[in-house]
Amino acid sequence: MSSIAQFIPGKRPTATSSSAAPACIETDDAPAIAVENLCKKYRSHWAVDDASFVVPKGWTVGLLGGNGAGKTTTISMIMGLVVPSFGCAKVLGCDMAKERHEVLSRMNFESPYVALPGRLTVRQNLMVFGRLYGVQNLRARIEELIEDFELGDVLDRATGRLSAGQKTRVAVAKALINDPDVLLLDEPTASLDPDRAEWVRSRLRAYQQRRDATILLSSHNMTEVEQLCDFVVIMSRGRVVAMGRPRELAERFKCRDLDEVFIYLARVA
Ligand SMILES: Nc1ncnc2c1ncn2[C@@H]1O[C@H](COP(=O)(O)OP(=O)(O)OP(=O)(O)O)[C@@H](O)[C@H]1O
Repeated sequence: MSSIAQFIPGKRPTATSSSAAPACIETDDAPAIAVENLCKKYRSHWAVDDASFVVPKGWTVGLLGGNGAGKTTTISMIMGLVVPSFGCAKVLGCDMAKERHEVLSRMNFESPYVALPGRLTVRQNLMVFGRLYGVQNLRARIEELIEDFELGDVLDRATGRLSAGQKTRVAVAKALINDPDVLLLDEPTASLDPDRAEWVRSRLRAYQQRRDATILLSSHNMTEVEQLCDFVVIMSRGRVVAMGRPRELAERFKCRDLDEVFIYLARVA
């Protein structure tokens, strides 16, 4: 089984946080995200069971798997919202269960399971999150996002009253408000029509290229994954069952495309 680790050169420590005993150690060539033997147990059920993978800086990696495979739980632990039972998830060298405050300003996320405050208007939400992330020139940044995501029509409406697709667009705009180095996206186009989904993908691609950002995204849309992702990690029942570049995986499992790989692994893994 190939691993993303094979694409990563040796680590060279170059920068640390300012204290004498730094909490986070970020290295030049270290991955943006490192998931190490990550486990999450809910009662007697292992939602995530010894998952390990890395996401190199500047890569877009897809986290795939059937319903209940453990993708959202994994992303939630990488965000520092869920505490692992064992193992750890590191972002830019910081253990997210213990040191997430060190790195939160450099990352952001979009998840359908974390709703924006529904009573606030779209503009108010962008202002609140922009301030939370300490964004400089916030008004100008919000204007850029309004233009990029065509939010002018919904700007002064309560976020909770928007359609699912409109909420998704606002959530993706919010996820970019602080120009994050690391972006976590949980099914970012799930509620969008095909035209809007393609449109959001083009914006994510443009953002990734402009910032050389690192993106980890979960999706059930294999065409989307093939278009956006350099590499994919496939989970089943909490475990990582395959990793590779989309084309390599198709060849390895003698499938025509990632859709077929997904279906094959869902049945045998
Ligand atoms: N808070 C929780 N309490 C108990 N069980 C949970 C909790 N969150 C998730 N689970 C269970 O953990 C497993 C993994 O769930 P998770 O949401 O991570 O899967 P997923 O891959 O994101 O699925 P989907 O594609 O359907 O969104 C599932 O069996 C789910 O029922």
